[in-house]
Amino acid sequence: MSGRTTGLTPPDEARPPVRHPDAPAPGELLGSHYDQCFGCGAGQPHGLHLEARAGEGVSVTAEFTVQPAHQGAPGLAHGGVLATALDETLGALNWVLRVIAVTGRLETDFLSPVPVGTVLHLEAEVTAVHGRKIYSTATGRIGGPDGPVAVRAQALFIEVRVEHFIANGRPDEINAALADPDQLRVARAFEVNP
Ligand SMILES: CCCCC/C=C\C/C=C\C/C=C\C/C=C/CCCC(=O)SCCNC(=O)CCNC(=O)[C@H](O)C(C)(C)COP(=O)(O)OP(=O)(O)OC[C@H]1O[C@@H](n2cnc3c(N)ncnc32)[C@H](O)[C@@H]1OP(=O)(O)O
Repeated sequence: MSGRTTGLTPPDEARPPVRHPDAPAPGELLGSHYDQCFGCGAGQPHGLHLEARAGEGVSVTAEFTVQPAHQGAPGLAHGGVLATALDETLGALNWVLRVIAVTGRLETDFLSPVPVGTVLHLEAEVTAVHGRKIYSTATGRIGGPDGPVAVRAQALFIEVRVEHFIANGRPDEINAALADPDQLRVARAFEVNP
């Protein structure tokens, strides 16, 4: 045992999240954080192409349409793809906090099957912050933004610096990202200096 807690419940000392003063306005489209991201990048033909918008407080909404390339069983979305949609929506909360954070833990409930062609209406919010630890929840509804919840998640994201990617990413992609002005603009939005 590493001694690391695996709990998704914030400790008593955790604080409520704070919306960054420069966070995009509620309703504003957040855009992709990386063109090659499987969750939100336009450059991934079979990716989710998930589009997220800032919400009120420290929340976001997003939509994702299940494509034939996302099947697990005939005509149904793969559970891992649905987990990815939840993960990506939770990751979009970074824009509202103006913090770069990666998924440390993601717990998912699959409540009903999601057919191909379905628009999944996602919502995520940060519930608490403790040091570098960001606690959050997400839901995915079908049949409309107020439809029944088909999937939901609880997550723990951990704040990292941009060096996390530079140190760990494959050099080819890291060097291409560092040479891309659009990517540098995204990094600058997080007030980091790659
Ligand atoms: C030039 C290129 C630039 C590119 C980037 C530019 C901009 C990007 C900007 C923003 C991005 C915007 C949106 C992002 C959208 C994302 C979508 C999806 C997100 C993902 O898909 S992202 C990929 C999957 N993700 C990973 O690839 C993480 C792999 N992992 C690690 O890299 C390490 O594991 C790390 C860094 C997580 C921690 O490592 P570490 O050494 O920094 O910190 P440490 O271990 O000390 O943990 C600190 C405290 O968190 C607790 N803690 C940690 N992990 C825990 C766990 N699992 N369960 C329970 N508690 C946990 C500890 O218990 C401790 O707690 P305490 O402080 O209380 O002791």
